[in-house]
Amino acid sequence: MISLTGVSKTFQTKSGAIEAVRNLDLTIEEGQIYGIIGYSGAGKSTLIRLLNLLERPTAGEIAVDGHILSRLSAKQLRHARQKIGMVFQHFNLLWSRTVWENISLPLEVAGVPREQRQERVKELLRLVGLDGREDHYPSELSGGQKQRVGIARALANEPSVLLCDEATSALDPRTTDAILDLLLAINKKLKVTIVLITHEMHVIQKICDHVAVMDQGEVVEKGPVMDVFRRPQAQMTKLFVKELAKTDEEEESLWERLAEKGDGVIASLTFSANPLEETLVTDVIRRFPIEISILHGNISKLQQGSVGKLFVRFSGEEVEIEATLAYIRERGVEVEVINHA
Ligand SMILES: Nc1ncnc2c1ncn2[C@@H]1O[C@H](COP(=O)(O)OP(=O)(O)OP(=O)(O)O)[C@@H](O)[C@H]1O
Repeated sequence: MISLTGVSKTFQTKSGAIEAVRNLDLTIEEGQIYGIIGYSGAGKSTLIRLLNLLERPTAGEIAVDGHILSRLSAKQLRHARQKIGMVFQHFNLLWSRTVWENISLPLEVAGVPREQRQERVKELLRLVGLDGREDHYPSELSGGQKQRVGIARALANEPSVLLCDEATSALDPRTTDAILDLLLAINKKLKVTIVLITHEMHVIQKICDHVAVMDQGEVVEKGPVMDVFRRPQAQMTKLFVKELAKTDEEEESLWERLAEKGDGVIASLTFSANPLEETLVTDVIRRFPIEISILHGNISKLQQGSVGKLFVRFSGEEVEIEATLAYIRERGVEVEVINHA
């Protein structure tokens, strides 16, 4: 649905050139919910603006739904953009127009006849859960409702791609979850491909099936969310994963104190919640003459399953511990030795 090949974007400023996006290759398949995560300044906004050519790439090619955007004429580009909806962090609604008028606007621009417009707006209001609010002005709506209007407007022309630019960053956690659920439902129902940018791992965890991690204009890691969570490779990805699994301080200091006492090897085991891995601890105890103490554990629920993490202490002969760790790795569980006590 979307492919970027060798895409770069450099801004010329008074203080020199800024490479906001560097030599980026990315493929997003039809129907995916693809999250792009990075801290402020990583280049996410520039990337999402490149996807509808609000920014022109300095180098490389961007294809959306079979069209190489930079090769389109102005008229063709206008048409292609109607099939790429965009949702904004601060909603970008017209404050002097009602909910109905805001949603209807892109249909008017596209020249949809009045009767069809009426039908479509009604459908969209139902889809985003705003039935009965059509005559309200944006200032009379909550943040979540405003974003529902933003989403309905973005979907008006039945786009094949929906770009979400930090769509939940201005919302409280409960409203964030409601809007993420809505995006998930829209993806399932309309089969629209969703690309979202965010700085919150929670957003990736809750609805994305694929993720790309950006750092200083580059994608440092990408792939299915499950894989990236289980085996984060880049330092930046490890930071994001850690942030998500963060326990409250009291809990953390408890397991750290437990870890300080006693001997043996302390390791973290990262596994997916499947029946094969459920019996791991029992199997290990049966096979090897060692002791296992569980110091701490957490589980992250993802869109396509769950990833669990156990912090354990292995006590016993070093050679037996080595054999145990090898056995656990063979079972497909990620093992990271934290310290030899
Ligand atoms: N129009 C512009 N002119 C000059 N520099 C720009 C422009 N747009 C972005 N940049 C620079 O490009 C880099 C990447 O910015 P971008 O906004 O894409 O990052 P981001 O990851 O979206 O961060 P944020 O979440 O803070 O917006 C930054 O150093 C920024 O200052």
